[in-house]
Amino acid sequence: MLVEQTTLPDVLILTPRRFGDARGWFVESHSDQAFDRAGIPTRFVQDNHSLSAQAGTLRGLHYQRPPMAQAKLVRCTKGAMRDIAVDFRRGSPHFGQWVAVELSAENGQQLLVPEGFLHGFVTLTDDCEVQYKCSAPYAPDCDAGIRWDDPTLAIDWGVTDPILSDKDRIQPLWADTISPFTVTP
Ligand SMILES: Cc1cn([C@H]2C[C@H](O)[C@@H](COP(=O)(O)OP(=O)(O)O[C@H]3O[C@@H](C)C(=O)[C@@H](O)[C@H]3O)O2)c(=O)[nH]c1=O
Repeated sequence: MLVEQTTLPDVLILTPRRFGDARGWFVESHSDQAFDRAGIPTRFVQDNHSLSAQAGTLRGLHYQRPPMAQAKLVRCTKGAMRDIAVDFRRGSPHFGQWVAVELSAENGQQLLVPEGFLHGFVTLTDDCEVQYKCSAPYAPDCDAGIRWDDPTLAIDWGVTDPILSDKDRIQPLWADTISPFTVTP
């Protein structure tokens, strides 16, 4: 598994090895052993899978509050999408900074989004399927978000008028939210 840093420490791009042959390819899409070898302690308890019918569909920015905070291992298994992680940890030198990575079925890359980060993505193709592993179970009471077009964050999504859920249209602003996550710098 290739492990690459992003501009945000702890947000990693992981590329498991694909074994190609005349039939196509094989990949271990996730392996605890590979995580151990890479020194990544995160473990997962839930797998999610979403289909977005139209290109320009945006889901985010989402997080779960402690004690149900989630790390996520995100990949695109059909089409392509732009995946976004935002450092939401008060005290972090990167607080409020974001990183964007294009994940596609073709490139096979995965984004490791740690606890304490906001997560969202916008689809770049129709019928885009995204699968991700979560380190804690879904907990609706802890489900929370920040507006995708928040002016403080000023994320470059590459779209101006995305398709959104009703929930994501009215998420609170960054400036009006106190992060429940802290780190010692
Ligand atoms: C996330 C989630 C949703 N659901 C239900 C709740 C709701 O009725 C329906 C759709 O939920 P949402 O609108 O929140 O789905 P969606 O907007 O796709 O939410 C996801 O967005 C991406 C960016 C993430 O990072 C995920 O953690 C998750 O928040 O599915 C579950 O049952 N389990 C889950 O783990």
